[in-house]
Amino acid sequence: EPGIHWGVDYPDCAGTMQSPINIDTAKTIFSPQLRPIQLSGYSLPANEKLKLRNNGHTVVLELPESLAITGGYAQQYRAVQLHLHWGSPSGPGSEHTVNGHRFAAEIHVVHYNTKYDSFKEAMVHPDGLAVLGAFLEVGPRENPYYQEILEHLYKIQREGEEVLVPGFNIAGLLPANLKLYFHYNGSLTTPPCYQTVKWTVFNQTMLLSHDQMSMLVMSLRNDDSKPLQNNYRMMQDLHRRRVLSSFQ
Ligand SMILES: NS(=O)(=O)c1c(F)c(F)c(SCCc2ccc(C(=O)O)cc2)c(F)c1NC1CCCCCCC1
Ligand SMILES: [Zn+2]
Repeated sequence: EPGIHWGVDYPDCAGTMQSPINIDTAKTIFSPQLRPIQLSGYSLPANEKLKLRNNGHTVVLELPESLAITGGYAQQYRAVQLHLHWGSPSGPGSEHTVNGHRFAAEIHVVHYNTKYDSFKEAMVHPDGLAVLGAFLEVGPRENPYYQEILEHLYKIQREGEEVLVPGFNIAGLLPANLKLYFHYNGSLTTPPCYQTVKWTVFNQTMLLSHDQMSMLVMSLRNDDSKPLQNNYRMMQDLHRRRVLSSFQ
């Protein structure tokens, strides 16, 4: 995992509200006031083209601001991009862990608070960002929603390469049940590590086929030679933070 000395150049990376964390379910606080997450505008027509980019650290799908979180957060957040974190053929690569268990991979859908004029303005304010996270594991069947992304990875094997992909229902990348989640205040998991993310990590895991997980883990390179793998940040201390859960 990268990032041991980020704190030198990016002071927030050495802060006390960093992500990712281990979620110890014995210490989470059941919070019945946490409402189901509600998404709007997530179903995109195929004629809306989205940019899919290998940025050398992950694969990023740029999202239109028409996608919004309209429930579960006190304020409205609009989408910026989504990206993935994964491991290697010899081990898992989710960023968050639950009771010390690391999942095969993790999706992050990044949003910004629309009370700010732009994403860049929002990302420096404590309530500026909302990231929806879900774990990915290997299951018995191909996942058609993840296939909308994975089938293009061979076109962007090299850092900096990008391709336009047809729109689809982005909500299909997240669990059907948006009621069961963990919630805590944390940060971006890459520099500048701004401590401005209200994290939602869903309890229900997304299932991909074995071949799909292999495509994710084997397709991308961070420069011509080295495979892009294990792009998860090391565990950060919880410090005085509490993790809330919407379920018992
Ligand atoms: N888990 S996370 O959300 O913190 C996160 C990561 F862990 C990430 F690793 C990344 S990718 C690393 C940052 C990066 C590098 C290159 C480019 C480019 O050439 O276009 C773009 C970005 C990454 F992009 C993100 N999300 C970004 C945070 C970086 C700065 C703002 C962009 C939106 C969210
Ligand atoms: Zn991420």
